[in-house]
Amino acid sequence: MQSPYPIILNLANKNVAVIGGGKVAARKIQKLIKAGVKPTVVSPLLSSTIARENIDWIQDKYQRKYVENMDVIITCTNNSDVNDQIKREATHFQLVNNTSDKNNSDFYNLATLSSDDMFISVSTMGKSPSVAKKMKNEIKAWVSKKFHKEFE
Ligand SMILES: C[C@@]1(CC(=O)O)c2cc3[nH]c(cc4nc(cc5[nH]c(cc(n2)[C@H]1CCC(=O)O)[C@@](C)(CC(=O)O)[C@@H]5CCC(=O)O)C(CC(=O)O)=C4CCC(=O)O)c(CCC(=O)O)c3CC(=O)O
Ligand SMILES: NC(=O)C1=CN([C@@H]2O[C@H](COP(=O)(O)OP(=O)(O)OC[C@H]3O[C@@H](n4cnc5c(N)ncnc54)[C@H](O)[C@@H]3O)[C@@H](O)[C@H]2O)C=CC1
Repeated sequence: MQSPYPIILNLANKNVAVIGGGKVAARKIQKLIKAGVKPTVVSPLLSSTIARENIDWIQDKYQRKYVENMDVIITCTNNSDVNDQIKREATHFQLVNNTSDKNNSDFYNLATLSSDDMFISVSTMGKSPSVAKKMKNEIKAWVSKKFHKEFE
């Protein structure tokens, strides 16, 4: 069976684009900001939960020209045809996370617990994000108690 290659990515000096500005985008953007990234967000609308000062907002629908110099692209529109188009138009050198199609992504996001000296993550290989979240919370309770750890 093919298994994924596990890594921790340092994105601080990379160009990252998020396409779409809704609920899912807000969650991805929050994690990117914590990772030291100022993402470029391409979306006609932006959720009020997204801090404008921490992003570069291109208030428009996706067009290939907006993402040409991006290293990483996260597609979060509510139109799966557009998400597929973004993936299709990406070059071989761009890593794309298509959040609406687990079979058409270069990488997935993980359920995570982080502190200044520990990083724990759970993945269900794209199969069940809600199980990943639940498991993360159970691990959190156990590790917090056993190792007296505080997680964000
Ligand atoms: C494949 C993957 C791709 C990717 O995003 O990279 C993916 C895909 C999809 N998620 C869906 C649903 C939801 N996902 C969440 C939440 C999280 N999703 C995350 C990861 C991943 N989600 C990747 C694989 C993870 C793995 O391998 O286990 C987490 C872990 C990490 C993060 O996003 O930061 C984060 C929990 C963070 C935390 O709190 O710990 C919630 C909300 C909730 O549970 O609170 C809902 C319910 C929404 C609702 O119903 O309201 C749907 C169905 C869409 C639909 O049909 O509507 C798809 C599409 C599909 O399955 O194809
Ligand atoms: N991976 C994950 O964790 C999850 C993924 N999903 C997937 O993510 C998609 C988005 O979900 P939500 O954020 O809840 O939707 P939403 O409706 O809150 O937001 C959609 C956003 O996409 C923007 N948009 C629409 N067309 C666009 C275009 N052509 N170019 C740029 N931006 C465009 C809209 O302006 C809006 O900001 C869902 O369709 C679903 O497939 C849903 C739940 C969880």
